[in-house]
Amino acid sequence: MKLELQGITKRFGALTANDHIDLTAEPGEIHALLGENGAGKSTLMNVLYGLYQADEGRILLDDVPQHFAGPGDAMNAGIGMVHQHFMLVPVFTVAENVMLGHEETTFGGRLDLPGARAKVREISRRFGFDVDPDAIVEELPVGVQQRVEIIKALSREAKVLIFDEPTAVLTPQETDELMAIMRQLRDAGTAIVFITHKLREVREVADRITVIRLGKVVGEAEPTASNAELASLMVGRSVELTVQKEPATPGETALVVDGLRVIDAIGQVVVDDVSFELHRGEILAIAGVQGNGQTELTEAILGLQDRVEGRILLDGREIQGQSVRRVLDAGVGFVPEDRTEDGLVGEFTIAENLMLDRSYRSPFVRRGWLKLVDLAQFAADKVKEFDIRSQGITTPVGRLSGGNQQKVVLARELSRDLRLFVAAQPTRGIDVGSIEFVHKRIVATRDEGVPVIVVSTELDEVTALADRIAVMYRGAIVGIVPADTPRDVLGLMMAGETPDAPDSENHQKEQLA
Ligand SMILES: Nc1ncnc2c1ncn2[C@@H]1O[C@H](COP(=O)(O)OP(=O)(O)OP(=O)(O)O)[C@@H](O)[C@H]1O
Repeated sequence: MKLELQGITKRFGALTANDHIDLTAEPGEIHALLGENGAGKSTLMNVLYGLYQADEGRILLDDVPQHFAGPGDAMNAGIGMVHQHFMLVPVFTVAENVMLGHEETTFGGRLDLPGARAKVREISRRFGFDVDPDAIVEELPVGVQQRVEIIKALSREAKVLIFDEPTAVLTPQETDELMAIMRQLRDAGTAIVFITHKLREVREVADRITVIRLGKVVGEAEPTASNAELASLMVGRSVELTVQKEPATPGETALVVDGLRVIDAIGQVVVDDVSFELHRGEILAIAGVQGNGQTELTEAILGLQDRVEGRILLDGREIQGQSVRRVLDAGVGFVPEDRTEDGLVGEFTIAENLMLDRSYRSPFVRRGWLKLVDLAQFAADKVKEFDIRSQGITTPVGRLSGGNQQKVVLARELSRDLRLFVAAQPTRGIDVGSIEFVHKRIVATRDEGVPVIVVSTELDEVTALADRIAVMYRGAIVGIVPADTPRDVLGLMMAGETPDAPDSENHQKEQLA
């Protein structure tokens, strides 16, 4: 089915998020939509999916104008959306999730679960998905959960599929698998609109590329375009895609993590005997496939984990067992992996979010009164410095685009007196221009003598920023290696192999397990 958007305009108050946008996706085509943070990509897709009503313009499917009052209409017309945050019910099985909202009953009036199961199996077989209809969704890896979303869309005969930043939460291997799935869907005649910030992915699968900026289409590009060309078309200037940094000059030891173990709510050891030292003026990047204990490690440092054994010393003082408040007051800056859950309060304004971690020590509070003028000035400065696109500092953060929300977290955490900076997936969801800026800021923070831990599932980011790389696998550190370690070695380590001796203790432990 051919999709055509004609002159779509969507305004939020004084802001025109989409300004007469034209876009088509033919059957059997992957059309990539690129644009900087806040360019209007998600808004356009939400219009297409019936979540927002356009102020002007038309949506046509096979040349027939459509009107979608809600996602139900869009789905019935053959449009499917694969979200970044999955819309599945975690405790339901795959088949139950697939039938949810589209329940069919058998002749006797019962829910047709066998029918849903058969459908999952059939679609799974057709596309080689390998998804068990009876698996509980929350027990599946993220990449497989995403396939369930795709199956759900396909089970409703979707002919147009929208993928909105689908790889943001995937491992590199899951990303490769998704790319293969997208190609298969295309070859089967689906029209695909693909939104991503990762230029490599665009060049790998896109048949056509459209770039939008400030709500308007600014150009088309060929998939053969270089990363540099695509980047400059997106942000309107040339972008340094590699991080320029001098070799580190590490100072004294700042952080000591010694025999750290973290035990989760169901008694599993999720961080297993982790020890390392971090010096001032040094970036330790922690690489690993998502879910190998990195999140819990950073949370343990922050005081966000309850069952922690071992020791964590910052500048010689024990910080484990301390409250988060105390750890923050000790000068720890923290960028959490999940900005909406742990980094921001959506209903609060940009300015309020920028002072969230400052509480009673806040420079914006005097004798219990908030110094609004000072806060407003601070917020205005940060919005400018970090290029946070919004309608003003009193905009609720929940109304910002994903990338701009991430910049609010970064602006807040990088604007304090830091003795340690811990950043988990610092550039998730942000555009190439902003990645350049954030990477520079992280290196500058290091150069001021602050010890930095960066957790990233993106190997490009790890190798770009790291002075040393620690690789985590199943809760343990497999090895700490120099920054110039080849990617294939890092890849093996991420699968649990120790760098020099594959037959090491770790490997044997894994085999015994
Ligand atoms: N519900 C809303 N109310 C007010 N403004 C909104 C709303 N949703 C989006 N906006 C604004 O519209 C603009 C476009 O946002 P959109 O989310 O479409 O950007 P995007 O291109 O998807 O960005 P990103 O790459 O950061 O996800 C932004 O300035 C955003 O703040």
